[in-house]
Amino acid sequence: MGRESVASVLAAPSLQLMADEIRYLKHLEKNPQETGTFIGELEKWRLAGNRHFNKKDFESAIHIYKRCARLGRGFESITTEEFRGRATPIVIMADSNCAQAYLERRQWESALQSAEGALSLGPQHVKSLFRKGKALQGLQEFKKALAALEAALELRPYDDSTMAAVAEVKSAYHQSVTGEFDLYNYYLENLPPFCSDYVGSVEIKSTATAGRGLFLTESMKLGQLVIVSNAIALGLAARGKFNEHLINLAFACTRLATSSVRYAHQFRYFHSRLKNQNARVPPLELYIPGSDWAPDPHSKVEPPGIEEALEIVRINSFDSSRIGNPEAFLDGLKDALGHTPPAQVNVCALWALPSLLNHSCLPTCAVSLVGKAMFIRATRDLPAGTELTISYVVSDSLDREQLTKAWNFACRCERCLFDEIVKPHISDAVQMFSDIMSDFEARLPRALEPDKLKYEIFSRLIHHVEQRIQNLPCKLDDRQKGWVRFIFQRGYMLRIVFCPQEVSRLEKIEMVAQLLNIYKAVEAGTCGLNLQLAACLLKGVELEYGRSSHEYQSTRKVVAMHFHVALGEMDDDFLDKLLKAKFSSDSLAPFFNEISRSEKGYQQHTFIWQSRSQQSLL
Ligand SMILES: C[S@@+](CC[C@H](N)C(=O)[O-])C[C@H]1O[C@@H](n2cnc3c(N)ncnc32)[C@H](O)[C@@H]1O
Repeated sequence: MGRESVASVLAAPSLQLMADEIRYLKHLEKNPQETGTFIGELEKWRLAGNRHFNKKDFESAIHIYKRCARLGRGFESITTEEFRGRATPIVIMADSNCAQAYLERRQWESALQSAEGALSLGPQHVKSLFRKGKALQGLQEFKKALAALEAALELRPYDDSTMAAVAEVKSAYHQSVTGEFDLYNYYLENLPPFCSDYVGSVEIKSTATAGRGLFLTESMKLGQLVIVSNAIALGLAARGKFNEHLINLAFACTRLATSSVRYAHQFRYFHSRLKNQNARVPPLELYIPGSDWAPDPHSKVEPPGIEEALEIVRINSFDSSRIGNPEAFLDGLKDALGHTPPAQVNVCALWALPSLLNHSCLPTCAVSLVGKAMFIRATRDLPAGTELTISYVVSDSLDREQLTKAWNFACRCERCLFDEIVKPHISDAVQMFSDIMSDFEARLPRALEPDKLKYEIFSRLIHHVEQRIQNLPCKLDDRQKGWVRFIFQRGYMLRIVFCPQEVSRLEKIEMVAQLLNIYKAVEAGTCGLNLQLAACLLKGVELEYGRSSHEYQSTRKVVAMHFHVALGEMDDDFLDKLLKAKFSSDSLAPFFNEISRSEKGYQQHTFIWQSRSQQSLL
């Protein structure tokens, strides 16, 4: 029988797949006596899929299940009622297991298709109903997910995993409509929880000079949550492979855009230089999973080619330098990949709705990550109508114009206009700073520990900067003074890093408070460093003045503000727990407490500059 045996057809290389299958089915139609063998082989093939599945080789399992289901379906169209009854359960299980393999790989659209394939033959197949529910949960179609899971529960009441899934979906749905996320456990220690997408009171509008942008339709309080958005695609590559993570992300995007109509439409609206710059304003519902957005049946949307996907990724993706918190990025990877990623990876990701946020050097929003969910909060009280902005660049540079060239625009925000006025008056301080830093980079050892000489160098620089600020021809308010100081922020930071033992606690408190104020003037809450400094300051003030003092109470307000912007509203009790768990007094006290510091030595003295986000600043 040569090529016409079912085993050889199932095992044939993919390219010949369809042709072989059709030829075989024709053969079987003419030779119905072989039907028994065929069904036996089909079942064996399904079990082979299970073996791959159990070894967690999901790709091979999917490949085998799919062929098994396709051949079984083809067979159903040519056979008798009796044999159909024997093949159908195999096809249902192949489809259903295929859905599970896709679920393991977090390919929700494909999982949904396979589960629906199984249900088209067996509408009461409980496992397929459950898997359909999980796939819809992954797609954040919570109402539909609940319907599928409740149907499964009706057929198999009190099933533990179905009941758990129903509870999960209900809580995810609650998050998506209310914006209430219970992150307390996560902040204290756990792995990131699942966070639904949430879209607060915003609208998408055209701006005068920056294309489309996101705007508030209601006023917001400092720290209030505006948007939560999950990454839609990730790009990974080994470190040292220049830009390979961006290329991988672009390929992931092209796959994504072919996998679902919603994503295909989102890609059509991404900013890319290859497209018309006056891009149309997308409907907000497009970015709200489960909303009643529907594609226009008359317009066909082509997925982006690789060249355009690369452009989209280059302009719209975020990497850890833009999030300012590499740890959170890695947590997000664990969450998205379902396993711990290799340590040495470059990673970038794409978020759909946040890609409509324009840049400002005085951003109205702070970004933080919980797993792969991006949380966007107001950095200050904002009236309705305010444009939501984030900072695309590390904004202590006076050459921000150079940096934003990568995005093809020059920022004209209040701070950039102000910079132009003060630049000529601080040029000598900038030169002094740049000389010290190149000397520091080239010659001074990079050890970040107390050092009297280096402390004096940075103290002199800061003295010089403060004099320049005093002598400027125009009168500056406190915020503007903060902007000037921010240009030299690494100097202010290094002065703290090198601060020797004999400096008094009060002077140290002063230095940390000043740096925190600088961050507040520019971009409160946008990096973990603010929180480290804030916690450190509070500990110092507590040691110096005691918890019931006026000084402690007013410092606590400032510190709470930084935590609110970065992590959301929290009550006093939770702030205390967080400070204790994550910013423990053991590691913070030595900087301010001379006695314990001299006992413990300098090692611990360097606590605030050991975080990775800090190192990227130095
Ligand atoms: C990530 S997109 C932001 C959304 C974009 N405005 C849109 O219509 O899709 C980045 C692009 O927005 C524009 N853009 C962002 N911030 C801007 C600003 N402050 N001034 C001018 N253009 C800006 C630039 O064209 C930039 O390449």
